Amino acid sequence: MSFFRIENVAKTFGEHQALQSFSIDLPKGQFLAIVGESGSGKSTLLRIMAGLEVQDLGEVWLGDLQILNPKQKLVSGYDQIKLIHQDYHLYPNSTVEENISRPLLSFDQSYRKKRVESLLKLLKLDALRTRFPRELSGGQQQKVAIAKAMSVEPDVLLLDEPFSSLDPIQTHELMGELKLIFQASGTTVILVTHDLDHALGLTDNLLILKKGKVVQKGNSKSLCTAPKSEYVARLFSPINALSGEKKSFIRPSDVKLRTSRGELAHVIDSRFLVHYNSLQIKIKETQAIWEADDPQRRFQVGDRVYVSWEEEKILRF
Ligand SMILES: Nc1ncnc2c1ncn2[C@@H]1O[C@H](COP(=O)(O)OP(=O)(O)OP(=O)(O)O)[C@@H](O)[C@H]1O
Repeated sequence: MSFFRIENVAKTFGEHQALQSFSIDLPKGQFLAIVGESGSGKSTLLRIMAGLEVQDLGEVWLGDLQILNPKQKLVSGYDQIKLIHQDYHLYPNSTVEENISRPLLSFDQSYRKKRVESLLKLLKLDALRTRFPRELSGGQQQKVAIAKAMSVEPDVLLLDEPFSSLDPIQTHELMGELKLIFQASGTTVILVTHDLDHALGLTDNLLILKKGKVVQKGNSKSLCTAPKSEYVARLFSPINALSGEKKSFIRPSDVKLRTSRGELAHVIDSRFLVHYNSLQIKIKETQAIWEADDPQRRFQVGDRVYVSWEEEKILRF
């Protein structure tokens, strides 16, 4: 059932169209990741969703409540929709506990105390409650920002590149924790990121944005196996252009490497990755450089390989 609705939202900055007729309709408790390259309009969209930016056209609705923009509403923003910024926006001179408690100043003290305690526990921040933001790692600061936003029990949480300043280990840990927290709280969450892996770590429900326009929606399997454009295909992995066929590509994981039969190529580079070696190969006939996965780690730089692929694995646009 419809819960959070964005209807035909458009926004231009001067001559530049940042968003073009953007619409979505999310049921309660759903987690959507919006993925797009830098400048595709992700942050602008989140700000409009939160009632913090004036759109040129379109409306935002949370159930029966129309989300008004700063031109229409004296104090911009809503407790029901909380935006968590890339740079956390914590109060630097307040402790972790105070940061989480501040949005609750208008609530009575016993509720405030109970809510803060439950968030400290939920986000495993108990031991850090007396620290100041400058005494925390990036991952810990991000968790405080999320706890602060969740303190007023918002219906919708908007996350703007939540892992952008974290290292891969922190990112992996935080993703695991957040997934469970959001599932348990039943909050509707929209994450925006340029990194597909960050999106996939949290949800399978994807929307791809390019130059302010939705280019494809769906789950990861459908987007990976049947991308509608090169842009969507390249979010999942590099793709190799087939010679002789316009706009036809094969993924490195779909390139078969053998010691006979196929197109002759030479291995010119090899990188060790966790699950396979990533090879660069030069196709003899066309001199094209391709990428190919070697899961059995059979081939070395300088080796001759014969490449082939299955017809149904070809991506055509
Ligand atoms: N206040 C502004 N004034 C002028 N142009 C703006 C403003 N805010 C955003 N833009 C432009 O609108 C486009 C979309 O910007 P936005 O920040 O929404 O993209 P993004 O996808 O979030 O990018 P990033 O991933 O780099 O944060 C960009 O071309 C940007 O330069």
